[in-house]
Amino acid sequence: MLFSEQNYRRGEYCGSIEVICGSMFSGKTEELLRRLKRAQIAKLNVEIFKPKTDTRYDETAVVSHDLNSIQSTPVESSSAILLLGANTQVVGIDEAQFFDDNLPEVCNKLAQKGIRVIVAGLDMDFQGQPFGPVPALMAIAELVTKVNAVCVRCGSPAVYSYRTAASESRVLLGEKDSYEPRCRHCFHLGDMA
Ligand SMILES: Nc1ncnc2c1ncn2[C@@H]1O[C@H](COP(=O)(O)OP(=O)(O)O)[C@@H](O)[C@H]1O
Ligand SMILES: Cc1cn([C@H]2C[C@H](O)[C@@H](COP(=O)(O)O)O2)c(=O)[nH]c1=O
Ligand SMILES: [Zn+2]
Repeated sequence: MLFSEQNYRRGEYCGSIEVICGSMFSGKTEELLRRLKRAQIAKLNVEIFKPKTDTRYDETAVVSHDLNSIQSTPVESSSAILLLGANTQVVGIDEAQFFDDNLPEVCNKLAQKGIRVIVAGLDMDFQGQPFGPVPALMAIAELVTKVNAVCVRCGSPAVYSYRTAASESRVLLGEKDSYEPRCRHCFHLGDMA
């Protein structure tokens, strides 16, 4: 997709925000890695961030469910992303749903400086509610890509992350042990699916 490559205008890099959203297992991290690795092949200066709390597969690397990975810097808050190197041209951010509400403003500042910002995150939590700063990021992005998983109950496209674990707290790290990607129908059937 041409638009998702670095944006040129009158010979200069133009900043932009791209959001990759969807349910768990929908391929958000794979798509983020694909775009970031293409930028690295193009010899652009790329920096990648994730929330410090996301220790699911690795303390520092961004890792997909298929175990593809890329090194990243874990940060405690979105403002730390602004402390990046002066020559950075592309910024990748994974697990955006776990960041604070200032993340959209941070991404706007980076894009205004000419940086291509690519953000991946869950658009909905396990209750089907908008999750953290992701909906606000979708509103200000140049490009939003919503990817679907496959519903584990019926094979339809899945947009929900159904929680099978007993916890009611919004944040619960996990994978197939605690969540199933489900379509609208199977999500609302709950335990009856
Ligand atoms: N039910 C499913 N639907 C789609 N992909 C699945 C499913 N279960 C496992 N996968 C695997 O998960 C991969 C996507 O992983 P990843 O990019 O880490 O997703 P996300 O970041 O959206 O959670 C797929 O390429 C596929 O191999
Ligand atoms: C739906 C939902 C998910 N989480 C957690 C579970 C995982 O650790 C991440 C999502 O990872 P992925 O790369 O999208 O597979 O988020 C959560 O804490 N709360 C939720 O409601
Ligand atoms: Zn289904």
